[in-house]
Amino acid sequence: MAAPLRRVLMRRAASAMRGADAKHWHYGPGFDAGRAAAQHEALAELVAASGAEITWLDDKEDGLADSVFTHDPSLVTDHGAVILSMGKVLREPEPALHEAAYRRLGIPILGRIEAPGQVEGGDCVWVDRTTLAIGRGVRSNQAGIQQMANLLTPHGISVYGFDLPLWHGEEACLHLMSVISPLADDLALVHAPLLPAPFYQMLKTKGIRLVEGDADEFSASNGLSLNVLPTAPYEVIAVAGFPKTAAAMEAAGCTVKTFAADALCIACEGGPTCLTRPVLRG
Ligand SMILES: NC(=O)NCCC[C@H](N)C(=O)O
Repeated sequence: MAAPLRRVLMRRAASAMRGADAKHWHYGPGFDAGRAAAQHEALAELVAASGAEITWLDDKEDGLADSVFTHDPSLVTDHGAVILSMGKVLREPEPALHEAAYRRLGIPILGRIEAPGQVEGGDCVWVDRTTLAIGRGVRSNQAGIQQMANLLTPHGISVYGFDLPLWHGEEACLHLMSVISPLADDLALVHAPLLPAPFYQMLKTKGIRLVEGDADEFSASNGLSLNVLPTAPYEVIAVAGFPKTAAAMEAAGCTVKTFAADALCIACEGGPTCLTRPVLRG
């Protein structure tokens, strides 16, 4: 998940979030569509500067504000894309946008998660090339995890489900990727108190070194201090304003680039990882 980022799907906040009602989407009081759009542009510039090619999803004012969080409606494997099934009802139309993009790009579709199964991309963590961890919580359920295992096991990939806590409740967004961000093949930024214990043990067994994000910054940011996007091993994009977490990553050898994201990420519960769907790394 940290190999050099070559191609990524994004969707413009300027159109998708225009006129969004914060209450309806469970966004915080800091949400401001105009500022969110500008902050999203700044993220896109950092992503492009890293050398990754951005493929923009079909850009319409369709009122799907959360569709900017392109990490969640699909997952890309070495064997094709998996079209996912959303746990948040308001996001149900989004996987179709991703499917259309994959068809346009000529990327094969390996399969899909079907209701009542649910899996969101933010719950999926590649621990290594043949091990996929999925957080079982309010966004991804056992039926979805089983469907994912049925799709991937024939390709030699083991799929493991790990229980997540309820934390801030079922309306809020807590994904497995809310408590871990890979930084390199053998290095990850974590908020250990919310990591499923068996997942923590798996990471240790696999020899993955863990960098602890600052706990106060995690609480103050609603978890967004931890949501960092690796554009290459040891090179990450993070939300500005969390110097202790940035220093912990730098002490582990990382270069950290930041962008202001109060109106986009802190308010809307999704960081730079959530705003990008990697299609090609390596
Ligand atoms: N992968 C992620 O953590 N995505 C964040 C999604 C935020 C969005 N407002 C949601 O509730 O689904």
